[in-house]
Amino acid sequence: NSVIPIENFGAPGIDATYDYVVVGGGTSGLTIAARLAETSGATVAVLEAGGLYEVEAPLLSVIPGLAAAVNTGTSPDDDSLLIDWNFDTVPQTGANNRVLRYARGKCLGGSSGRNFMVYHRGTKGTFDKWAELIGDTAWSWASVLPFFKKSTTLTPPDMSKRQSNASIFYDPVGFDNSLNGPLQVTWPNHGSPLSTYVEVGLASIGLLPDTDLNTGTLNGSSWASVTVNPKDQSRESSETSFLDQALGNSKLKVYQHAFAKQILFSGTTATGVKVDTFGVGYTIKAKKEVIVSAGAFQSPQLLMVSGIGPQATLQSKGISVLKDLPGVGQNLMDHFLFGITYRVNVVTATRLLLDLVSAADALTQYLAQKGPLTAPGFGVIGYEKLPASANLSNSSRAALDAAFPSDWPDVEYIGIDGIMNGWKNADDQKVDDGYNYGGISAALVAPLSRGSITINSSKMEDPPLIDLGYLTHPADAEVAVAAFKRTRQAWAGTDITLGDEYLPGPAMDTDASILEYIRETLVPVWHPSGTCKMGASSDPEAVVDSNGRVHGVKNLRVVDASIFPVLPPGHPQSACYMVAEKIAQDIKDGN
Ligand SMILES: Cc1cc2nc3c(=O)[nH]c(=O)nc-3n(C[C@H](O)[C@H](O)[C@H](O)COP(=O)(O)OP(=O)(O)OC[C@H]3O[C@@H](n4cnc5c(N)ncnc54)[C@H](O)[C@@H]3O)c2cc1C
Repeated sequence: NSVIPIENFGAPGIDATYDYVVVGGGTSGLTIAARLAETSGATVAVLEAGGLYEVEAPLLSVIPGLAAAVNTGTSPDDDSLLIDWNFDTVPQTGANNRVLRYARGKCLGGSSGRNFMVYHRGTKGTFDKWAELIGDTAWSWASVLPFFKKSTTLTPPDMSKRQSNASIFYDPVGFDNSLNGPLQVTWPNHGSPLSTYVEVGLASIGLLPDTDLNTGTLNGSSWASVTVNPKDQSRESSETSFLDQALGNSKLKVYQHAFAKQILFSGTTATGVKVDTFGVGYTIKAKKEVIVSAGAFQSPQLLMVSGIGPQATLQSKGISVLKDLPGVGQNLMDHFLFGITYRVNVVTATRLLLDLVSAADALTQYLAQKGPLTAPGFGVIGYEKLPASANLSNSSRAALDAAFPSDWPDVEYIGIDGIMNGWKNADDQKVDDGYNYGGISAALVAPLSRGSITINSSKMEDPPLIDLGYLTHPADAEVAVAAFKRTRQAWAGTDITLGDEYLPGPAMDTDASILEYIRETLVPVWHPSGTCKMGASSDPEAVVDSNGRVHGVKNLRVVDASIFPVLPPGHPQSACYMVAEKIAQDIKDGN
């Protein structure tokens, strides 16, 4: 896609009125907008602050193998892409007071235009817990599975193009292609050689290979399915799927570079949105509803600058309070990872960055839809609840067991074709000594720490203050150290290492030094959620009800990762699509 056709073009600078106004054309926003526009008679406007990633960052966004190459570093000066908001966190107490650069998509597709494309689902217990917490069985696994299926189409792996030792097991029952779900899910035409050995290493510590990650269990390892278009091995996003399918339907208008500044109200009823495009202000009115899908940082920010949020915070910034909702911006949940690096005797992606011949070869292969650039950095991922031998203290185990159901893993392991050293920017990977490097990383997928976002001023133009809260709960610190040791054991189960552990090195062997290393090198996995959490009105922290409607006001919903009451273990884009599918159906059903 390189242009929005005239019949779908929202004209910036001109006031207009639609039935539904969706703020944020990201993962969830384009999904719900496209589905609502299917409803006969309903007109829908999408207001997106960015443009088309295919135009503003063509190669770096579209080719899966280049997704991580630019602007995903943690260093605050790692900002070269137009399609990113380039947010920085406040100093992170759990990460040695580092300020972390935090990637977020600013384009049609939102963070689905920036992400690493892993697609899988949480466990049955995840969604049953979600339903239990909000007191509504409509969000149980059995109830949400049809919406996961409705959003996707699965294409089996092309084993004629993948290496023969990178075969894939999956259970097709997780998908229903008769529904013609817009989002393409498949596997890349390349299996990282490193990952084939990571699978063996993980098996040596008890993670069974060849498990399925889309049917409600996460226990064992698998080649991750990805949102890549099987026809040409290009990135699949909400823009190439849901928006693309809706193009031609003139009920849907897409405003690009349309920055939403404030939600407008008549009394407590949302009536529209104040917008700015390159300094020109205008108003887009909603006859039926305003739907905020600006992501886990900016959805709560937009609510706050519009008068909905913790009363004291709003008053301190001179904002008149429309509805005191203390939970806005609270309950921020996220995942982070860290890892161990070795020199290895297989070719990894670290070669591509240094060696022009390898890079040119990879590009030639990509043109034939093969080779390392078809894979978005990841190959094999695995999940486990830490075994008793990990020696978690009774208090930490009890805290985890009280918060998470029995099928919810504690840790995710990821084979990474690169060097794990705090991921400051792509230059971290350029160690020019002739060796190939590989990492096995661990991510906490049952974190008990919570962060928050708040506002710096009454203006959307001022970035929100983001506190991820990583490693502020003592159990998380213990789990992180245990996961690090399990990662060391997994490496020992492979036979591809050359020499001693490269980073952090065998000398780092006390719990205290390991924890210090983790604090110094942890990297976000970019899964922020929960900042406008779903729950009953009796829950003082709840912001939206189980249909996404904001408590205490009318004609206003939030639909994106911010409304998750739990952050599913693993990778959340599948749940963002599911949530938008489900609430679109709620709206069509009159709920
Ligand atoms: C680098 C990276 C790697 C990731 N890897 C994976 C992965 O491999 N697998 C996975 O499952 N998940 C991954 N994720 C996470 C996943 O992509 C997100 O959870 C998901 O896309 C969030 O969707 P959303 O709808 O909540 O928000 P978004 O998709 O971020 O959409 C929000 C949209 O709102 C727009 N917006 C914000 N403010 C305004 C405003 N004021 N006016 C107008 N528009 C506005 C933004 O520009 C954006 O388009 C990754 C994320 C990143 C950043």
